[in-house]
Amino acid sequence: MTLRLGTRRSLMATTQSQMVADAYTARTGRAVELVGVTTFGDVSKAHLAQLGGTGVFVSALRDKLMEGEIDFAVHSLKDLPTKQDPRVTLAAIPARHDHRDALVGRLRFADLAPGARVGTGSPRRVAMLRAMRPDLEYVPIRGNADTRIGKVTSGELDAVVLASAGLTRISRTSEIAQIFEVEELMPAPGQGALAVECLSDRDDLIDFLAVLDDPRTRSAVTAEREVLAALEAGCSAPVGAFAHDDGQTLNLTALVVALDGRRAVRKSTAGSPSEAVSLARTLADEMISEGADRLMGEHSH
Ligand SMILES: NCc1[nH]cc(CCC(=O)O)c1CC(=O)O
Repeated sequence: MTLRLGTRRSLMATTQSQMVADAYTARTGRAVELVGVTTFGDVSKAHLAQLGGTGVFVSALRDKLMEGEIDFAVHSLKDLPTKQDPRVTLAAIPARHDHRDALVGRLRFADLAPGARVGTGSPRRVAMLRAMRPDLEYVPIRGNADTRIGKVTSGELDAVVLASAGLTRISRTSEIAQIFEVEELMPAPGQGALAVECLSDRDDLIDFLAVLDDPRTRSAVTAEREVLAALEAGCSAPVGAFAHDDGQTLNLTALVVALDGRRAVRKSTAGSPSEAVSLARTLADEMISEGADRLMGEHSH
């Protein structure tokens, strides 16, 4: 029996879904077919923040799971709301690809002229980039990666910032001028990782999908997402987090920046990967006591 994998229709989404389908077939011998799903986030021209964040991409695929039209779905993990929907199970988190953000354009970030126009719709990226270069103009943009890159090609913008993993998936790495290290631009929690989801009552399937899981990626992104949840921040908050599990130790760093880029709270911790959730909660509590929640609240609308 062929399994049906639901995916958004963008090139990035279908590419990452096909990667998961191929990995699944290689490991289990079972055939997988992709089922394209059009989500409201893909058709609406409204600014994503006004739609309640990127959760709109996720809920359309979950609807198809509930309707029985697909057996499992692949999402970009960073698009998943931190509050888990009990009807679905995160059956696998495959090994993460590049977690970093990339600058697409002709010049490196430090070489951009004062007043240069940099496109990004993410408050996190704007706040952190503004901290480094308050002299640049940050222009809100949305649309798929292809549309965004097109604004650089056309000269409307001098650069755009996109996730490196996504650019790799759509084979656009040759247009990258610079990849930001975590110390410069803290990635979104879960960036570069994928989430494989199915209905919670599909015990038959959950056990099979588990072959795709990478435990070290799972502990890292669990910690990153728990920081976001404990800060009670949404996907549009200026919050970055990055964790790495080397198999013995989980290192976690999180950063909250005021939207004007002028103040920030950054904290790091380390511990056992099995303690990912409590490590992250403790770190978030410390950040709140240092004023992280006030930084997020300021200038947010
Ligand atoms: N918010 C949209 C989104 N969700 C996941 C990715 C990139 C791929 C990834 O992080 O896995 C992107 C585009 C971007 O931020 O450049």
